[in-house]
Amino acid sequence: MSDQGSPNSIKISPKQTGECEKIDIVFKDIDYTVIKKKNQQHILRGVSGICKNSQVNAILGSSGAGKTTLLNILCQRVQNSSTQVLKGDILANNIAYSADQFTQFASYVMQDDILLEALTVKECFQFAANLKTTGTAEQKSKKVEEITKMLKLEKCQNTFIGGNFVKGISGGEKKRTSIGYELISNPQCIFLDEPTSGLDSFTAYCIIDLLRRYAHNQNKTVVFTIHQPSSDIWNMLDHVMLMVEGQFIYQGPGGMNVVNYFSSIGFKCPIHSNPADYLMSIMSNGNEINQKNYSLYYQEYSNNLKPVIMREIQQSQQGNLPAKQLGTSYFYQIAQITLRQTKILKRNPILFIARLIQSILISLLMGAIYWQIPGPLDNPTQRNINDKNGFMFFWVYGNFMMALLPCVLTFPQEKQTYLREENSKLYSVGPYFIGKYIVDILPSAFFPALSSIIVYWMIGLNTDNPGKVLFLIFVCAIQGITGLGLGYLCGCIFQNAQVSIAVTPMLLIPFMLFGGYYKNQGDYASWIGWIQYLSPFKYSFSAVAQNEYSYEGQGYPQNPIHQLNFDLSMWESVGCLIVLSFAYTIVAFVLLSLLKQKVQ
Ligand SMILES: Nc1ncnc2c1ncn2[C@@H]1O[C@H](COP(=O)(O)OP(=O)(O)OP(=O)(O)O)[C@@H](O)[C@H]1O
Repeated sequence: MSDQGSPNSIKISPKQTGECEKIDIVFKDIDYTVIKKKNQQHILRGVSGICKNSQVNAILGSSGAGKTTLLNILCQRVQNSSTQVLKGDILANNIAYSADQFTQFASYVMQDDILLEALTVKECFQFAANLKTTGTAEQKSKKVEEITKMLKLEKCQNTFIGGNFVKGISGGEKKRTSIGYELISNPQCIFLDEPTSGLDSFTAYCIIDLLRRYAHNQNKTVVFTIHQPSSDIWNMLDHVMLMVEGQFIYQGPGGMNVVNYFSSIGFKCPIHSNPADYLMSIMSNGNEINQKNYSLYYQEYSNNLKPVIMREIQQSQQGNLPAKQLGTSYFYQIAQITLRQTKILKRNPILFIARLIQSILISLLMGAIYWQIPGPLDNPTQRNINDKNGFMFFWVYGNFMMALLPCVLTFPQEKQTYLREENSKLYSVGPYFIGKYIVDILPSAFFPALSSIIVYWMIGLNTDNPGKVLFLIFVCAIQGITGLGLGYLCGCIFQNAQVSIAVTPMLLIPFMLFGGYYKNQGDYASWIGWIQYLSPFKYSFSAVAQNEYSYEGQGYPQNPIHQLNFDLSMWESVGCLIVLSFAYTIVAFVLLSLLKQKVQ
């Protein structure tokens, strides 16, 4: 396979500060154990090594050897806790670094491509450039152009990323976009977890070639895990670390050096074999003979290679680390996120139209079922009052669910993008949450308001004065926003949309039962009655019912307000609903802040 262009054909603008530090990553005696209920799993067993600047450093090994774990540790994504014990030193230019410091000189590309499907490749890069680089708008756009060109994504730069709902770019283009997203800030080190997995051999080759040129031309440190490299890729690896069951069996220069080393200890690679395939075959733990040889591999490594590596560690690069701080203000971050969320909302007209049709159809259905319920001047019976109560309760419940369900469905997925971007220090949790809330609040309030207008006259609700109509619309809009808040909360609690969508409606059952319709508010047992104060339906039903049943002139002879036994006035109920809405949202915000533990 031929080289893809000359090594000098790619160049990213130098950093504005003019700095061009070389960074060596060194790790010493890394020992990692996971503590399970009954036993412990020793995953990394005192490994030491070096990832050199201006080189492609590859960690290879059989499945379960501990490659990803080591990479995560180097990226400061693994911390000591009650379930895991991590020992050893991780240094960059001989300086210990924290997770926050890591983001100032390095980037991490996860195995899964977590990108927003409704954006184009160019928009993804522009977003990252706006938040992760300094300079004028023109300079940022130039960076986007450079990275697009460097990754050979010009042809698809205006194509959507795509995913479940939208057809988009190919897997290889997605992977290159994920890499570009991190490369745009021109980090000194880049760590990638299996950047070639799931790609055809040519695309995999192009990606490694690109990383190699990034390392060689700009003195960057490139580190990645890789499963089964083709022979072309194998020849591009400058520094190779081979891992078996949490220990190194080889570490040193790549290519023929590895083959020669294994020949010297009795494992000769057949002439026409891909060395990587051969090495994988002698490392695999599915083979009993291999397992018997493990002690020999470890022994030879300790005797022959480890001393060399320890010397290299001692001679590794020294010097200050770049201290690149996130330069954008909170307001700028909010504006960027709001713009992006608006774009995503606009790009999804099907969802908008579906919600519009749903609102209209449900309103018409409700209007038809509860058509012109007799009011106080039409000699209403108790049955009419029961019908109206049924309608009002269902209405506040329906408006709540219409705002909650789309959020519960989409937020767990979106949360992954947030966690990745927050981890890369593109923005912080506050601006993200505010930007998202500003955009999501509009449909959550609009659809309940629209359907309330439709249904109002069909049912013949209170038209004593225009304020009555406006009040119902207002309460239903607030109810929608409250549903959004609880949707965020459930989206934060549950890992994925399936669990979230299955469990959330069940969690709402107590709230419904304590809403004041199924059982009179005055009749709850005191030991359990407190639950009603957490229920949004209690407040919205109370507000809507009191609005409906209070007349300036002659009211209902049966006095439904008295029957329903509300303990708060209509405005007090609205006030409590607003407070509850804020409470759900704030708890969701706190949970999201806590969730920003390192993404593994
Ligand atoms: N937090 C954890 N809890 C329990 N087991 C873990 C944890 N992290 C890693 N392991 C286990 O440690 C071993 C190494 O995992 P790791 O993901 O590092 O392997 P790998 O070499 O990257 O494998 P693959 O190539 O299949 O991804 C596996 O057996 C895995 O199940």
